[in-house]
Amino acid sequence: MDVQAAYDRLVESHPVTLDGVVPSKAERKKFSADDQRVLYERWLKAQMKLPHFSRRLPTESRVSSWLTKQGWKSNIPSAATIVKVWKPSGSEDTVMDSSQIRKMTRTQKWKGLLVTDVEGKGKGVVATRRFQVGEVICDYHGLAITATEGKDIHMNTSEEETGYMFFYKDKTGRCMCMDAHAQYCECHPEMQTVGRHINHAGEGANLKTRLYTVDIDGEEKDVILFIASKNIEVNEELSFDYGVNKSSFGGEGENLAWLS
Ligand SMILES: C[S@@+](CC[C@H](N)C(=O)[O-])C[C@H]1O[C@@H](n2cnc3c(N)ncnc32)[C@H](O)[C@@H]1O
Repeated sequence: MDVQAAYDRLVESHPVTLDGVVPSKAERKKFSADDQRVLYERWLKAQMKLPHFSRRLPTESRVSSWLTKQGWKSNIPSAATIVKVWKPSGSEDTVMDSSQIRKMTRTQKWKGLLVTDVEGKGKGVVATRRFQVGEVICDYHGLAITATEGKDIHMNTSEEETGYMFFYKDKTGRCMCMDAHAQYCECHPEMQTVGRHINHAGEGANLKTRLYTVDIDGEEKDVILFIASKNIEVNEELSFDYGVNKSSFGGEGENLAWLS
């Protein structure tokens, strides 16, 4: 029997569930003695695709505490194995359902990112760990205002500050602006949020943006997340396509020396 057929039979008698325990070695051997280890890894990977840790690499300590909560008695996978085989999973549409991502959006304690000086660009953000394609990186944190208000601020603030305004259309098609021109926002007056320091790149960009509308304390709020569009290595600079070119802003883009 080939591995896939053995795996299909294994999951028929031992379905992959959120709280399920990996089938024991003896059980796996009943389906394939030679490939019992592959069956173990496939089952575990399938379990990891279920909503836990779906879009952010979990830390070993987080997985350990999750494992402890399951109350399993035997044949418990190690946290290290789970972290090793982890891959982003699940629909991108439901990313903001994750309590972990909601929490990081609120606290701004995104890990694995360093704001640092980047030659010729001012500050920028580099990865301090590897990110896999599909992982949520952080949000573009700011105050959602109308595009008209955004343009007003744009006209009346210095050029350095106007670079921190992200224009977008909300889910109803209304033109909006995520305004991050102030170094410190009202909700995090003691820290500079990381997303506003991500620089522009055209084709070489390794991030894409996606808009979510979430219910926060009974109020609908727009959240713009950065999601890795490529695998990202340690020390790699993060970038996304600002969607601007030299003809942007009614020709004013022509003055932006850094736009190639
Ligand atoms: C959202 S901020 C990005 C972070 C900014 N570099 C900083 O020091 O905080 C946008 C501004 O960064 C600079 N910038 C962005 N992408 C750049 C690039 N590829 N090359 C040079 N400067 C860039 C421009 O001054 C732009 O107005």
